[in-house]
Amino acid sequence: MKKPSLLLRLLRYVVSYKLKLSGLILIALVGVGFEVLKPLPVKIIIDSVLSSKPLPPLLIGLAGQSIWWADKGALLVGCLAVMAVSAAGSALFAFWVTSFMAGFCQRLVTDLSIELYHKLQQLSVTFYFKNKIGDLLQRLSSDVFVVYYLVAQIIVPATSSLLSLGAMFYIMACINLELALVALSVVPLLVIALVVFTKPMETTTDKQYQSFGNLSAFVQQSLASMRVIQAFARESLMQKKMETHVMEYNRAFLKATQVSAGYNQLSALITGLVAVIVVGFGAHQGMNGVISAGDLFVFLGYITALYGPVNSLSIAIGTSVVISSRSKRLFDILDSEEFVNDKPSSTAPARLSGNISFENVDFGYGLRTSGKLTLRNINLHVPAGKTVAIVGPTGAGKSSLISLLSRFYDPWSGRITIDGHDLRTIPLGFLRENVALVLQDPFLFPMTISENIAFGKPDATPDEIRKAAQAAQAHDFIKKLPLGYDTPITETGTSLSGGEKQRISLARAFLKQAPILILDEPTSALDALTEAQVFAALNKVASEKTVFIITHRLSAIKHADLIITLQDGAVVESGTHQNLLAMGNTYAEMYNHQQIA
Ligand SMILES: Nc1ncnc2c1ncn2[C@@H]1O[C@H](COP(=O)(O)OP(=O)(O)OP(=O)(O)O)[C@@H](O)[C@H]1O
Repeated sequence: MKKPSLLLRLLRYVVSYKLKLSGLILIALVGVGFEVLKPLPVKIIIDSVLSSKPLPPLLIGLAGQSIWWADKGALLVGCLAVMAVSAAGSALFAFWVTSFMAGFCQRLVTDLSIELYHKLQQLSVTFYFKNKIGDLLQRLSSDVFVVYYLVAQIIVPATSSLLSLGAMFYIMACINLELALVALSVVPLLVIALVVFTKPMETTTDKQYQSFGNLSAFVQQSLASMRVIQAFARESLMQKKMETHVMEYNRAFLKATQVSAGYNQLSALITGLVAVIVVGFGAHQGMNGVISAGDLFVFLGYITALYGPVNSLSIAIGTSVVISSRSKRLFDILDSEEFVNDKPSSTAPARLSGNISFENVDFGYGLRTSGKLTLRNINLHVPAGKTVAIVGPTGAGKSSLISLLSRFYDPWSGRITIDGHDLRTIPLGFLRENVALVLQDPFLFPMTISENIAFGKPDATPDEIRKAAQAAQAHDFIKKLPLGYDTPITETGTSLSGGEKQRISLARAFLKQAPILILDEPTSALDALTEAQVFAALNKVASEKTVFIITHRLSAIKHADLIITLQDGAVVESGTHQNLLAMGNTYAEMYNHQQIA
């Protein structure tokens, strides 16, 4: 996508807050009026109080030949009063603009963050494999401020600068058109500088934010895996990698800063040189009596004041380049289509009982065109209420198979049905409400134990939470914690052992009371006795559910209604424990091997 269209999109986003934006611009413009007014009373004092020049025709036209104007003392007081009012007005409006803008921009940032978070929640697992969490974090916490900059450094300053330049030019042109045109020559020169600098500014800013994203991702990943780093004594290796990332960012930052400072200083130089010419030319006109001392004062005042709006405009242009780069990082998220779609026609059945079929299912990660299949021609029927165990060597495709059931991915071909409904025709939210999942890595949220267990059923009563914990063999160790169920889990759950975390995530799945229960190696971190207790509890819970369980401990699934062995993505055998032992193939080999071990 091209940069200008990115900026336009961002602009459209901000402009949708019509009322607040127009209010803000209006206040800013009134403030500009007071600013432009400032040198005019001094001109009248110089020309008509200290000398005897008649009042400007515009003033006389506005208010007529009032008598008090003839009294120089009264005229002086009038001018001083206007000066005081414009000083107070400009201070008051500047304050109003700042506070109004802060509130409005904060609202924009908040709304955009919420919109991004909403979108991120919809994106599929594939998106999270492709994007680094640290980089996403940086987009969500820092890049969202582009809307703030768009309003505070572009829209408001550019509008007030244009109005202020227009008003000053008009007044200068009324005084002396030639001189006003010389002053205006600054504009084309600034445009030339901008054309020269735009491309380098875009490239260096892009690089700066890319390397900052990489740095954030590296820091996030290494902090999350600090225990592994320390266990392998690889602190110095990681330190070096960190230094490389920091150096890369520093280089990119320096380059971007140099280019942008080059542009800013060239603009300042152009403005400064034009001011010198205008002052020289104006003074010459004054010496020849073409303009009065008061007029020259207004000119000099405006020439100095001209730098402010021109500078604001050039900053606004520079900022627009930065904003384009950063907003691209946001729109990449908002435009991402890496999600498993709900069909508009999908309708929720009254209930799901959990009668599941895989029909000729082929599946692979990545693009279909790559043709690399992870699951091949899977055909499987599991009646409601039955337990199916999936076994097989590591990398065979077991986790991939169950991830299709929650629709983290869709099959490349074939279909999966529940109670005869193709998964793709069931609303995603409804489907996931009916599936309870325990993943290999038992993730806990930084909340209390009780909130973690009730994550899938936030309205659960304390009694329901306790019962689920008891079923998962978690109640006894939870009770022994100082705060029991109210114990907060630290960010990474490091205050609990692997087995304790696993039992809490089991309790979470049990409490959800979904008709389909999927367990991916749910007891891998448990000792033999606790594992046996968990499986006993599981058998009770499983009696009313369709259960898919992946485990390497074959003795634990002897009583499963169906056992399937996966190898290289294909089902190589299926049946009950006794059938498979009798067959004497892969399952029997694995089982006998475990018995000896
Ligand atoms: N997100 C992914 N993107 C690309 N390839 C993947 C992804 N997840 C898994 N794979 C690949 O798919 C294949 C099957 O992986 P899967 O995790 O399903 O196996 P598994 O039988 O569950 O293994 P394990 O017993 O070790 O958990 C592997 O070759 C793996 O590298």
